[in-house]
Amino acid sequence: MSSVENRYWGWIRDMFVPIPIRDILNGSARNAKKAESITSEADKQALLKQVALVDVLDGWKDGILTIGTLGLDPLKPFNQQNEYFVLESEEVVEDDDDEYNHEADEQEQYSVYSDEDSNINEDEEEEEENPLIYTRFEHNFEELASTFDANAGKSKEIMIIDPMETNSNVHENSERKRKGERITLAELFLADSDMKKKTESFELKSDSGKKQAVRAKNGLFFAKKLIPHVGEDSRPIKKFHQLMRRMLKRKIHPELEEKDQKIDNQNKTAIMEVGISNGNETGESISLLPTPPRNHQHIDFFFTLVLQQMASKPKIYQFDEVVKHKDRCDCWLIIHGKVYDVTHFLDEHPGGEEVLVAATEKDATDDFDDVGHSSSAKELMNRYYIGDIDVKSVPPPGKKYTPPPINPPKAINKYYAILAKLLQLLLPLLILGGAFAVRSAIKKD
Ligand code: HEM
Repeated sequence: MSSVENRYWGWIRDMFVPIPIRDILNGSARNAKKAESITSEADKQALLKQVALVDVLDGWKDGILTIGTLGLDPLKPFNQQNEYFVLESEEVVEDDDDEYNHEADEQEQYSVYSDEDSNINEDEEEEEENPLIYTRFEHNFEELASTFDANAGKSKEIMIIDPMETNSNVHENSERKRKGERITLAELFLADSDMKKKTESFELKSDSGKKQAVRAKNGLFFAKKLIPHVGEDSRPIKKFHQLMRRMLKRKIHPELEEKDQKIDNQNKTAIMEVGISNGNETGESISLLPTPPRNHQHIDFFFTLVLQQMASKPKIYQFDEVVKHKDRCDCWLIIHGKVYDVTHFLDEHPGGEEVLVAATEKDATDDFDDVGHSSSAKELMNRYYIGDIDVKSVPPPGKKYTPPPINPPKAINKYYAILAKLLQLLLPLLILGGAFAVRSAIKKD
């Protein structure tokens, strides 16, 4: 046993074994070293009797001490402790939990990855290799790979998961593990979430020709370990795991939502996808604001066309309306059948504002042409164009336009007439009453 294994074995023993038993175990561990060379059961019993630990070490079988939760065999070489690595083949693992399978089927429509996830037995997931194992034992990638090769021929369901060493950082990580450094929680989450992408490039083929992918199961793996399992009934935890997985998929892989939308005949929320082609095969997409369904898009397109038509059609003004804008604060001109609002151009007009105000209340075409405006002046006119004039409403040239008289409405006329008659009747009475009031006041004095 190497010095590192010795150190961790001592650590485990100190944590889980009471002091009196620990003292005994110290002796047993020393004897266990000797037991490496003892192969027969009789020799082992003799050894136990020698240290009087037959009853105490009832769980000690074949060198495996099952005290505590780790069940670690300190006497086995590390590369034979395959129990701590779990093979996840691509075979479908049937779950006896029908409800869970049903929900797993639901997930298939969301994700191409869900094919993998939905086929994973939850119980298997709970047996996933704990990344912290790497911090307890020194090893490197080559050792693990050789272990796999040795096991492949035996078609054992044991394989190596080492997601953090499937990229270019393999040497760096191996160095750290060899030194027994701690791996931070952030690194574990990072490696775990990035597992899918990295492990795609790391696939091993067994001797039987069956392709087996070396990968972790999903990005929730380490987070799940943080949730305490309550006895055997882990159903709520399974639900929570499923919920988390779906949330992550929808957040991280919005294109899966788009796939779902196609399945539902484009009735669900559309995903506006901005493809980011980074040169890799694994293209990413970013979900922006949800766009309305396709049928709504047709309606939007229709309204856009209507608005364009409206925008291209100029407003037609009547002459009566245009002539109302005739002063410096509100100045409209009629030139060549078009209406211009030059209110904000008055100060800039090279010919002065007076000539423009004087050109209101009529067709100013002749006045404009008489000056001989340049082409740049005519281009400038487009800034102030607001619509066309109804030529029929324009009085013929030579005939001065006279605005219609401003008469009050008939209803108001009637009201004024009645009020005037009342005043005519009441006024003498009011004067008379006032005179009597003054007279009585004088008498009192
Ligand atoms: C939207 C309408 C108008 C615009 C954009 C406009 C623009 C201009 C511009 C840019 C000039 C500088 C010379 C040139 O480039 O031709 C100018 C000069 C002048 N404009 Fe107008 N103008 C307008 C309407 C009128 C009207 C209705 C009259 C009416 C009599 C008028 C009278 C003059 C005069 C007298 C000059 C000075 C010409 C000179 O000094 O050589 N303009 N105008």
